[in-house]
Amino acid sequence: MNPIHQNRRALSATEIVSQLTQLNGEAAQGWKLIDGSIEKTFTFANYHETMAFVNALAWVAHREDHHPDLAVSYGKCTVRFNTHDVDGISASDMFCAAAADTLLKD
Ligand SMILES: C[C@H](O)[C@H](O)[C@H]1CNC2=NC(N)=NC(=O)C2=N1
Repeated sequence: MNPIHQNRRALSATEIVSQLTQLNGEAAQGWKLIDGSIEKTFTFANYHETMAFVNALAWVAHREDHHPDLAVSYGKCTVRFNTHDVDGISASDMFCAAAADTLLKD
């Protein structure tokens, strides 16, 4: 497991805002803090591509022992991360959000 997932602590609101800004970079539709989770909606051309992403993300989640909530439809997947132990957002959520983005890099 990635060492970032040990000794987790809740990030402050300021830390969350600055880390999301860093994570999103130039992306128009990036990760947002919504109802205590960080969330991003990924869109795809069809069901096959959506499910390929879902399965790749599930693989990463298993490897990292950090699992997103997923809302899946034909061409869309909304991904939400939070950290149960700290009832908030931790570095683990930011790490896995970045890993989700990386799956879609050329
Ligand atoms: C025991 C196990 O490591 C924990 O319950 C993990 C599993 N996956 C998890 N996934 C997410 N998203 N948040 C957690 O706090 C979390 N905790």
